[in-house]
Amino acid sequence: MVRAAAAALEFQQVTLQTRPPTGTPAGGSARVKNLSFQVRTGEVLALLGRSGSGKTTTLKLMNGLLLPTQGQVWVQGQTTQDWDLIALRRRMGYVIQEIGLLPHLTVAQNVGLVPSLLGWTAGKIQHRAYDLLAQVGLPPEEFAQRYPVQLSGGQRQRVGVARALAANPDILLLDEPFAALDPVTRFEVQTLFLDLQRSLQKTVVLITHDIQEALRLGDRIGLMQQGTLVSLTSAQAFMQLDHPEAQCFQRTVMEGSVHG
Ligand SMILES: Nc1ncnc2c1ncn2[C@@H]1O[C@H](COP(=O)(O)OP(=O)(O)OP(=O)(O)O)[C@@H](O)[C@H]1O
Repeated sequence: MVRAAAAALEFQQVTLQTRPPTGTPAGGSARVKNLSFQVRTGEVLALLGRSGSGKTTTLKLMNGLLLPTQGQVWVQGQTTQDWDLIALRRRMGYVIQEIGLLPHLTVAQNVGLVPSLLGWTAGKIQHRAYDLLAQVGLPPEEFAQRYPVQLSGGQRQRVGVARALAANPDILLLDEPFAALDPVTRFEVQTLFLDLQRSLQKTVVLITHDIQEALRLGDRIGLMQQGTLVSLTSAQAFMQLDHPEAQCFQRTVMEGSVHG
């Protein structure tokens, strides 16, 4: 079924139950439970939560790497069960912490990966790759022909962002993309992301366990705990929440500013 999309993404009572190991009684536990929320077109939604709270599972439900055992995930008016999953993933840029650049391809070839899968001409791919490298602050004449091993971690993340943007997807999924960077480089790459987002206006879902990052980059913050979404508020309102889990994150900001 296809319907007019009011939101870029919508979860309707989504649960993902893990299968119990074979040979054990039926049961299993839920990796995420009863998630219902929307991601608005053009917003940055930061999903914040402790390790194991279900953030990555939620992201993988968005691009069909996982399918719900109950409920539906709607992407641009169609459920992930109905989407052709390859077509769906090509319409979404995906950036992960361990960026997964292909080591035997040059930087330009890595950036041009999805366009080449989509059958763009060589000239158009090169033009797009060079343009994006310039946009993410990597002058193509210096970086295009390097291999990933010849880059620093921060440069690799920039290539990852360029690669995710290459086929001009409407939606970007970012799974702790900046977590492995030193604090100064992380701040710089976050600034680059904010600058790009101001002009590109993508729909972005960003996973982080860092409240500072969620406050800086998110228009709204969704807080996850044990597979559930316990709050979804504007970034400003998050600091006023009295939910105990939200208060744990708020304290890290307040104590950080006292001591650091
Ligand atoms: N392949 C899997 N099979 C079964 N359970 C899994 C699998 N992957 C993750 N889980 C479980 O699902 C829950 C949610 O994991 P998830 O990776 O979504 O959390 P997360 O919030 O992204 O954590 P982190 O910040 O550490 O990456 C955890 O309890 C985890 O142990």
